[in-house]
Amino acid sequence: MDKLLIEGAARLRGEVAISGAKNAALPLLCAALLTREPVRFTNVPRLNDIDTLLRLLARMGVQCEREGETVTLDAAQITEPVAPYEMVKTMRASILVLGPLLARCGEARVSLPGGCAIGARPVDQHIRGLQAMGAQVSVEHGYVHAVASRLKGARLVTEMVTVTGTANLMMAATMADGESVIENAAREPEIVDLANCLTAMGARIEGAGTDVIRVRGVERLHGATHRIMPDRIETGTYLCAIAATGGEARLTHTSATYLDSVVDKLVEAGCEITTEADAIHLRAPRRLKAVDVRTAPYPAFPTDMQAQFMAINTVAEGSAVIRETIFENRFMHAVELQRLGADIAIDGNTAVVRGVARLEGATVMATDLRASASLVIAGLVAEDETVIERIYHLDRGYERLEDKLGALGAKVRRVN
Ligand SMILES: CC(=O)N[C@H]1[C@@H](OP(=O)(O)OP(=O)(O)OC[C@H]2O[C@@H](n3ccc(=O)[nH]c3=O)[C@H](O)[C@@H]2O)O[C@H](CO)[C@@H](O)[C@@H]1O
Ligand SMILES: C=C(OP(=O)(O)O)C(=O)O
Repeated sequence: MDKLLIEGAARLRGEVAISGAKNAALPLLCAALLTREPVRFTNVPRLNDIDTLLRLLARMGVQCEREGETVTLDAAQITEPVAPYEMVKTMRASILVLGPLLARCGEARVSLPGGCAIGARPVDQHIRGLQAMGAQVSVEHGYVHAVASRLKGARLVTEMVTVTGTANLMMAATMADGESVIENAAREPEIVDLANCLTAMGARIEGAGTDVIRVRGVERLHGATHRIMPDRIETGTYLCAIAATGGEARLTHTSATYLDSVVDKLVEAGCEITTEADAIHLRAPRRLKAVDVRTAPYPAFPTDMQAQFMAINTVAEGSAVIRETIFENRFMHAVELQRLGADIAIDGNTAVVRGVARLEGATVMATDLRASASLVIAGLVAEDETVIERIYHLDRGYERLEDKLGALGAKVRRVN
């Protein structure tokens, strides 16, 4: 199994390009199931999660062609509207095929994603929404089995803000009979990206980016070309890495537009940030100031940046309180950060981080995607060598991490 070796204490400097967003690309690729015509995506990141989803789509009969950062999907024929457990268990985003398959084929069998390291990942709101649209849904042997000859437009009110739920229901509603109104909809930029692509495919959607999305069903959707938005979480992760090392660098092919809450926190921590239309420049102070963080749905502070901020707080001046409100078990990085010398006390969904003067390299274990990112940041700051095990988590969500960090002057090596 691959490991990452990080020689710490180098200030990051230079320029690095940000990739397309994993959390936008995954629902977008599923949207190609909605039409018989080819859909072309550009700026698709090279990530294990994308490969997993392409394998899943290919298994259903979708023709997938990849050339560099462009992926063309042709779902003219869907031979088997099934997502098996072996594939879904490695990636909860597979549940995003449920809405499109049901809308297009009138039937879908998709394995339940089950729990994962960061907490339970229930899909009851997806199921309730599809039932409200007239689908017969049963859960048997760990699979969601949904049937509907044609979905009917309906009022869909989710009990909490769910990003994947909003994406699934929005896709299902595009070809329903009549209008659907999704209330308490997720406002995440990735939902807006999905709505833009669906609109280019002929869907009639209003309100994406607000908490009420209206979808008027059409008979059929057609092909389109869509450029995937930049990855705001990869952007935020590199900003944290540069900040923690007291560095100065520029991130290109990205934008601060969707990162207000993260940029505000980095400024509060003492960083100077300047933004251009498609680039962000950060200059860090010698030592960051501790900053409190509370995760919540967009536009508040993202749960996917919580671990990285815990890492930067470990070496900041002062104490920070970190509250995680989305997932019940998303503090697993804390014990690994403690192995590097961090001072962190956890009580339920709250972590208190007291900044220490220095971290020391050690062997640590990555437990989930963003936890891994926090260990990389801490490893870059720590004295001597840090070894990060189980980095397959990182490969799910960070394209060419060692190369990109290397371009910023970090000494990072992958070994098996
Ligand atoms: C609102 C939010 O910040 N969502 C995050 C969540 O999206 P993801 O789409 O995975 O999760 P959801 O947004 O659907 O879930 C948000 C919350 O609602 C609960 N829930 C969801 C659906 C459902 O049917 N029943 C139910 O109880 C979940 O357990 C969770 O506590 O994880 C992603 C990966 O880390 C992040 O990119 C998203 O920012
Ligand atoms: C946990 C994440 O991904 P997923 O929802 O695909 O598990 C993430 O993007 O931080």
